[in-house]
Amino acid sequence: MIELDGLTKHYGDTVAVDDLTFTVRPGIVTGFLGPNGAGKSTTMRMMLDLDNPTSGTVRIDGRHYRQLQDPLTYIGALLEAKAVHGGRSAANHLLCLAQSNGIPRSRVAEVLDTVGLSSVAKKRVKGFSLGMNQRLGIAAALLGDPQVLLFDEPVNGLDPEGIHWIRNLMKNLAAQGRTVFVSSHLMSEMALTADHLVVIGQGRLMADTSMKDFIHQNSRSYVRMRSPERERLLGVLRDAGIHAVAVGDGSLEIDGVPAERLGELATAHNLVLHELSPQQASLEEAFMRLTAGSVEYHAHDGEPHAAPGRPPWPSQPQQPPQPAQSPGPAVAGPDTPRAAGWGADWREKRS
Ligand SMILES: Nc1ncnc2c1ncn2[C@@H]1O[C@H](COP(=O)(O)OP(=O)(O)OP(=O)(O)O)[C@@H](O)[C@H]1O
Repeated sequence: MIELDGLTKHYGDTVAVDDLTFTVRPGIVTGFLGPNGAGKSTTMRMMLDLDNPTSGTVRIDGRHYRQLQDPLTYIGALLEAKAVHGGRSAANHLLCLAQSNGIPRSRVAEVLDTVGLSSVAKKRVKGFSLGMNQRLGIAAALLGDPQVLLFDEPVNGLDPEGIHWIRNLMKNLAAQGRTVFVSSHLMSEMALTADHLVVIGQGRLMADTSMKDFIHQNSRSYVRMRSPERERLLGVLRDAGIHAVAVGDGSLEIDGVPAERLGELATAHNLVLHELSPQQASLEEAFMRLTAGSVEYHAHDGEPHAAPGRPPWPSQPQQPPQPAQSPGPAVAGPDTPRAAGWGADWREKRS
């Protein structure tokens, strides 16, 4: 796992990361969200010892990055896909990394195959598209078969097939019991991939919670009802002490009452329903609502801000759920056997 304790980074007067304390757990995909300039990349760089914290610590499986022998075999990362020597071939780039980390050269062909770059293994990287560079960066992250993986905007530049592939890859890595920490601005993608979310704004922790709880706590959920007998339905609801709001398209919106109860009530009064549907806001809406007060860079058009009448974002970070509440089928318990992932053979031989 990755443990941050009071992690802080100042660049002159700028507080990029402000006293972050959270733990990224194995067995689930943890999404890392925040508006532009919130401090996500700085946090990830400090996890990899590429930047020194002003104060606080980061530990990978209990140790500081610089205490790890052959660090690529403990933690793999994709931070900046273009940070590759353009004159090298894809295979040579990976070979250099492998040789400096005690990883056998046979892994190079394996990870190139995993990311779908075998056919261009000998091509110079400077001719690669952004999507190919992303895949190469992911290959480098997987090279040492690490238990901890960091991905900063991994779907950047990938086509729909590539996005689908990386989503499944991350879920599979987590299902094998690995720790997967991923940042992305693509909310729809994050909603499909992450089980747990860490949200920061202006360097500070704003939420550390399951995806389900995050959406639930930061958005409105209600039930939509439509009936050809709308006035009678309104009367039945009123008599039951239920407040319904009639909206323009002829439907009713009801907060705080389960759909089951509303359906039973309608049946008891022989009311025909054309719709009875629980509505849940998207991750994007919940994210915009939570971070509205911490967006650093506002565009003139479509400026994100809290909708009128909505509560301001909380000043206290939401509490992480207890481990038992961790979502998703991919949660690995302490006794979960290490899955035979890529490179399992050589790792076994090595140990
Ligand atoms: N090397 C640096 N020198 C000075 N300021 C920096 C440096 N790196 C980051 N910052 C500042 O720290 C803050 C956090 O930046 P960071 O890149 O970590 O945010 P981010 O959440 O990754 O943003 P984005 O989503 O736009 O990538 C910003 O105000 C940024 O300008």
